Amino acid sequence: MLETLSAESVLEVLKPVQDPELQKSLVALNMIRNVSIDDGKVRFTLVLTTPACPLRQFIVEDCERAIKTLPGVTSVEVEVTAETPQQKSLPDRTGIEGVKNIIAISSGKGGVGKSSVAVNVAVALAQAGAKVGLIDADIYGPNAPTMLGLEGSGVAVTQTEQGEILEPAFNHGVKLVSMGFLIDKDQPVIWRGPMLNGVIRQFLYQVRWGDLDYLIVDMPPGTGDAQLTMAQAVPMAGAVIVTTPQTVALLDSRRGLKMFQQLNVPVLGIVENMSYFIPPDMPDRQYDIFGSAGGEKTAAELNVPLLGCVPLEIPLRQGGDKGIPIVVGDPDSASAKALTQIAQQIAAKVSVAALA
Ligand SMILES: Nc1ncnc2c1ncn2[C@@H]1O[C@H](COP(=O)(O)OP(=O)(O)OP(=O)(O)O)[C@@H](O)[C@H]1O
Repeated sequence: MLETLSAESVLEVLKPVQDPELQKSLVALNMIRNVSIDDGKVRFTLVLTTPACPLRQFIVEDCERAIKTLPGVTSVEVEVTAETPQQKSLPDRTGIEGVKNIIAISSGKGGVGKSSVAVNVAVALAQAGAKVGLIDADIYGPNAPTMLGLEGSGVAVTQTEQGEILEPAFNHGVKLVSMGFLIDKDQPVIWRGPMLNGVIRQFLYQVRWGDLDYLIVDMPPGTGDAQLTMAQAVPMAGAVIVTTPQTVALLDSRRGLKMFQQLNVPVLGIVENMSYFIPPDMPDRQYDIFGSAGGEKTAAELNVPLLGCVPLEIPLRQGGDKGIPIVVGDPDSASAKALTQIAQQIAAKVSVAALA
């Protein structure tokens, strides 16, 4: 059967093309829009479910291949945009107006690189074109301001009819509020439940976030009261657990996973940080300082995906200290590439969960 070239025949031929993550037809998902034909030139808009879609190129190529089977097609032009879906609402937790998905980055213990992952994932999502905010809720070591180059800045406070509204700081495409803006670095702070709860609620509901595709929350490490308070206050689309390959870190991640499961927060997966060391003078070499494949084993045991492995690289630490995240400062490095892929995985999983 020889079909004629029309917007209808283009949509018809695209019907079997699926979104690989959602495993549903792009046409049925309303991801194909504005089909137009000009002579043999076919133009359309592909509306992805996240600007950070890891499979963007595959989907475009699948569409092009299908359309080229129609007679008379001389070229295919695809404009790619994205509309991030809104997370499913949780019955006992109030969402934030304009904020589509809240994602917690957590770790069973301190020092595993949770903040480095949170900051770089946030910046990588912004680089992909998403609107991104970051809450640094790490009461023990709020270092996101330093890592984002915002040390010394603060949050402006505006008095409104609704009370105090905080203006987030902004750099590298990410809006930030941090415990570090509120507490004196040299003063020990003892956080009691109600106090922590108050600050967390302020960070969620009394910040001029505007429209956000993703609000990343850098959680305090561990699974004590502070974490529970945080996890209960936040209506989360999902949580990511950062670990290192050592056994103790993995044991702690198990606790983290259980905590989120008990709170009905879907665990999107595990990130293994400091997976191996790449010496700067021998970039082809890898040293498994903390053992190998720990993250993979834990992910399999806990039945959650391994979102990626980030190597130990000196420029990542230096970038953090300088306020230039590695995904900005050295995007071609192995750690930056891993972090960008992790951000894409997180975004894809969040969209799948929202549309399931
Ligand atoms: N993959 C990596 N390569 C090199 N340095 C890293 C890597 N990951 C983290 N670091 C460095 O390790 C230190 C601790 O990292 P980070 O602050 O991100 O950890 P954390 O888990 O958030 O710690 P805490 O919550 O206890 O403050 C930082 O100096 C950071 O730059």
